[in-house]
Amino acid sequence: MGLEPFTKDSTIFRDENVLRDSHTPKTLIERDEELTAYQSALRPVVNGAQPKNLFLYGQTGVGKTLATKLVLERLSTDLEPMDDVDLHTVFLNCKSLSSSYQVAANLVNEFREPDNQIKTTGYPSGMINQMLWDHLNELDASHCLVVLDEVDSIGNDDDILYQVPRSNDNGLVDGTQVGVIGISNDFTFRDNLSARVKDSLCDEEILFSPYDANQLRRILEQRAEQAFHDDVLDDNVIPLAAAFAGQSSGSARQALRRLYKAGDIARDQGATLVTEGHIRLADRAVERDKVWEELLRVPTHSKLTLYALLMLEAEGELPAKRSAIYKRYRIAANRIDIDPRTDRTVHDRLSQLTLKGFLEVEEKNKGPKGGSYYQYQFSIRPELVTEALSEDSRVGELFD
Ligand SMILES: Nc1ncnc2c1ncn2[C@@H]1O[C@H](COP(=O)(O)OP(=O)(O)OP(=O)(O)O)[C@@H](O)[C@H]1O
Repeated sequence: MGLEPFTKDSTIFRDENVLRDSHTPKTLIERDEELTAYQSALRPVVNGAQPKNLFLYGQTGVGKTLATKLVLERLSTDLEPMDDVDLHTVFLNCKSLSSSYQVAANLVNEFREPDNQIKTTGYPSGMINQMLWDHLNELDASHCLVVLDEVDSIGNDDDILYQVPRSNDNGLVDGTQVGVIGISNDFTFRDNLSARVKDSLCDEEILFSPYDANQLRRILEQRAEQAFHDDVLDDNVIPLAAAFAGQSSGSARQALRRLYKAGDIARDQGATLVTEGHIRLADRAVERDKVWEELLRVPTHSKLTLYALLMLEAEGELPAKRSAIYKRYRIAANRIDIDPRTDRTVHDRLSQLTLKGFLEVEEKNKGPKGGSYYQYQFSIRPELVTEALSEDSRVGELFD
């Protein structure tokens, strides 16, 4: 079959870019309470006082990053005419950073010019921390807000989440008032924060709950107005996209993806209208992609836990108890020189993986003597897990 010519499409999309992840809308709708709490935690900055440290949590795609962008932009704008307060913001995504050391080293680089970056391994950790305090002390700003997105990646090694929020109180930074905004979509991480971290990082906690179908509908309607030409969406398209996304995740990102994909499919078919059929097809495609993407994104120790289940699967031993999983997990971790964490960590990883829908858990009774235990197995295709783990630079070595 020959290639079709690329012709300009003008019948479906007015501006498809507004449906992309990279687009930042000017307003966050359906989140008034969260925005009020957010602004209130940062209000002290305007009065020259120390901001509260904030911890934002909630599942993926529920507006945490967007809220942060909009609130910080607004704060910067409102501070512009004020001579006595200058704000410096640092935004670090911690996705691939698995220790306090790595977070500190990457923060140091955020303060340095691109041609003056330090190596992020090899220094004594006290030295890295000192570099960070030096940069904060030398900063020509009265306030510094440090945003740590996807902060759960650092796992139990969370000392930095105590150090930075307390850097003023502990006399490490003087002159610049420091506030930390931690963002996470891992609920077990929040529950397991050490008491002193909880105490210092979480002056205020803001929960972003999943959107329901009605909220998603309003978010989609607002975006569709800019994205699509008038009258190209069948009446039930947005309600259906919102309902599907509401049922599966409550994520605005997933809802927007369904709408975009449906428009895409309609365009590929040369249709002039986006219909219910297109949304149904889009729903299936987006759901498949979502599982894949989330698998790629789980932290290293979750990947090792999944690998342990793959080992058990190969041995014909699934479903399996936690003790059997933990044993394989240790073998896998040691094989690629990663320090195994405790049984407790693997327990948390199993809960998180179950929550995300990768595993299913069944409670078993021990018999007449009572007590019960849990057995785990995959609820997605193991081949998909193998494929995703193979993509990981470290865990992938296990397949060599
Ligand atoms: N209330 C909202 N109004 C408009 N758009 C929204 C809203 N909430 C989320 N979005 C959009 O949904 C997408 C995901 O939002 P965002 O990145 O803020 O989520 P998140 O909670 O930070 O998720 P993650 O933890 O995955 O980073 C973005 O494209 C954002 O523009």
